[in-house]
Amino acid sequence: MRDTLADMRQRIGYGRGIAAPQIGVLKRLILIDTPEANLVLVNPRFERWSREEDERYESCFSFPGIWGLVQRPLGVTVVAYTLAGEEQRIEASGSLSRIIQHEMDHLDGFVWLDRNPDLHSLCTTQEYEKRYVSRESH
Ligand SMILES: CSCC[C@H](NC=O)C(=O)O
Repeated sequence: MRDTLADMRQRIGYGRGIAAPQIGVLKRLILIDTPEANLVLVNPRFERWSREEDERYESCFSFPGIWGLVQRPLGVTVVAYTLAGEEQRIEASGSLSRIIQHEMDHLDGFVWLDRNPDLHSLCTTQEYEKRYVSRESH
């Protein structure tokens, strides 16, 4: 998963999280690697979703090149195990929360397109960069 994330960064320029099913491993395992967080989540489950939601652009390197606005809870609390088998509780908001939710979807066979994105917002990477380069997105 680390290798694939690193490869994606080289090939498409981003990659902050990956779920095991994305590389054909059917385990409930997530790796998140951002400047703010470096997490391995084993058997994660949601403990809380905030009522407040926001809408942000997402894409996925399982089918790169498409972007769209997806509405999700702003904050989540997740309980998971570390690789060493210790329980960890992560309270996340903002972009970390969104990455966690995006990756948790992969564990259940969902991708962001299943989350009812705003159809008018769907665009290619080129269009996205042209239109929204100034917006914080990923
Ligand atoms: C908004 S979450 C985006 C997650 C994506 N990872 C997998 O496809 C990535 O950009 O790393």
